[in-house]
Amino acid sequence: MTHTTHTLEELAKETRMGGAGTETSAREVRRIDLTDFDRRKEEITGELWAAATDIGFFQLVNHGIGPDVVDRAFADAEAFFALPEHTKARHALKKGLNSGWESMTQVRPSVNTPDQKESYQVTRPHMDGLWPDDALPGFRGRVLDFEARCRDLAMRVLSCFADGLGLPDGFFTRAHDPASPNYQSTLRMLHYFAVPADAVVPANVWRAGAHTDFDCLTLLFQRAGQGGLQVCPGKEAEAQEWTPVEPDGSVITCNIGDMLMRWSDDRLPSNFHRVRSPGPGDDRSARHSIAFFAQADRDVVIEGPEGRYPPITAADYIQQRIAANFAR
Ligand SMILES: O=C(O)CCC(=O)C(=O)O
Ligand SMILES: [Fe+2]
Repeated sequence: MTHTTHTLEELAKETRMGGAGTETSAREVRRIDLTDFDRRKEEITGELWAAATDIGFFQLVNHGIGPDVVDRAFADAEAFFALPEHTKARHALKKGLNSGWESMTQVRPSVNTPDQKESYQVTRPHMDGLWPDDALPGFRGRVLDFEARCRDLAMRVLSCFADGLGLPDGFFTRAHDPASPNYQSTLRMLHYFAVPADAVVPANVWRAGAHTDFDCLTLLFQRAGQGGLQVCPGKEAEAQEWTPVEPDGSVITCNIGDMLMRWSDDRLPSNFHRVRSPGPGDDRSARHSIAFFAQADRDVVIEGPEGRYPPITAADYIQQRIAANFAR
């Protein structure tokens, strides 16, 4: 068996995921309580592993990032997006580096239309010229602090997966080193545009088209009442049955990305998800979310314990996916 075309296979699969499909709430998105993490790590690892391999998406509760900190991060994100277009344009996306602001440029291979959103990416080593220091004093420091908290939490969760995979202590923490110039984990603030009351949204226009994430692990913060996220576990991919993830400001929704799927020799599956546009009876106001993507440092070689796929650097891996996902 050869897997040299792995990434291309993923893309081919993605192009088949653009249809409306059907909706089911038969599946639960499990909640994992991180209280007393160090003492309960083995038990938590069992729960995380079961949720990750069963449904793929899971939610963290009592995760240690307080509501005031999360509210502050959303307030900062909203303040950034409220800046005039020409100010945001001064901090435009450095595409290959996943840093800076973009609007309507992400085109998922599943749907071929731009996501109806703007986003601001923070990837530590590449932020020169991208901070709105004049317009938003204090923004830089708070956002970097939030990024660090997200990373610490992601490393805790990944350390459980390392245990499950039989990898050494600290394995993923060493692979995501914020002091390294090769660091490429990203904090992403998202603003999905309000939809005018009289607008009819075409079926192929999504807030975020169906996709899997490129990374190892995603932490997603949502706001209560701002729904639309739907997931489709691998098992249902052919049937295209989508389950809504109800937003709850106190939990962090997590999913495995393609990088960890490959790194685990497919034992930990990534999952398709999407954000649908508001339908006729839905709230049409703007939607905000914040995602942290744990992506191994550029120079780290992704190679599973069983060697199922050829080794590839994390830089090459992410590059292939960015190239397929952005219009310009
Ligand atoms: O905004 C959301 O709820 C999901 C965002 C997402 O899936 C992504 O940016 O990869
Ligand atoms: Fe995603």
